[in-house]
Amino acid sequence: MIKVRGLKKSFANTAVLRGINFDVPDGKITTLLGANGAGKTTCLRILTGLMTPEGGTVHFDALEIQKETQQIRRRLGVISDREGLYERLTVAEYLDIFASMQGLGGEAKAEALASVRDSLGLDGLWSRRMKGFSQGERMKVSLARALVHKPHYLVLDEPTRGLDVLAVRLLRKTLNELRDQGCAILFSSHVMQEVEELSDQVLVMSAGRIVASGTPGGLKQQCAAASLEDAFVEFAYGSEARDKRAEESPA
Ligand SMILES: Nc1ncnc2c1ncn2[C@@H]1O[C@H](COP(=O)(O)OP(=O)(O)OP(=O)(O)O)[C@@H](O)[C@H]1O
Repeated sequence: MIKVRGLKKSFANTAVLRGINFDVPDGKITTLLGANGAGKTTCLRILTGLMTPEGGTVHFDALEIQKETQQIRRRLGVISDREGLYERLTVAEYLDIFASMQGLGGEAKAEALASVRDSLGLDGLWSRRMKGFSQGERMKVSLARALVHKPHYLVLDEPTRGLDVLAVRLLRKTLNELRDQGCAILFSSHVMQEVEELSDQVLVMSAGRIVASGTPGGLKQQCAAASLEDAFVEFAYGSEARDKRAEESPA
């Protein structure tokens, strides 16, 4: 389980995260939804130890990300908003290096590499150098890198960005399998259909806070919305408008 408590972060005196609290349970897929600029990437970067918060804590079971970063990374797969791929390497060489950095060797490494190649359909890319890769091809490699060490926790920032229909299907299948194996999975997305199909729990972020959470069906019920998109718009933008009104005319 990943536990997030009281996360705060500002940029240039503007509060982006204003006390974020949520859990990402084992064996479940949790999705973070929010408008552009709501603070999702900032939140995910703090979770994965890429950024330091001004307040709050993130625990991966008993370990805290700010204190035990390396230990946690052994069990954590990440896709961040800024992917740096080594363009001179082939996919096979690149993933081999990452697998070694995660402590894999010998048969275990060969098995792990074959497993991501097959599960993500990377055969055609395997021996190609990454220079000139399309956005979707780069995302596939990033996904393989995130999964190669069979992590228990997954934190993925918009993992379907740039992927074609087949690749999205493969990703969906992979995430469902990892959920069934007990992994704790958190991803952000703007695509309502995939959120609805994949999520056990949805968190709606607006103006630096989690303003709603629940199953996709539960969120729709909470505001009597016909679709998850309608519920999201109500929670994300409705609460922003209400906050603004309250600030302008305090009771
Ligand atoms: N390093 C930074 N310096 C200054 N401002 C930043 C920095 N990083 C993020 N911000 C600002 O913080 C806010 C939240 O950004 P963030 O990238 O977390 O949003 P997001 O919810 O991921 O958005 P999107 O859906 O567009 O990817 C934005 O207004 C952004 O401009």
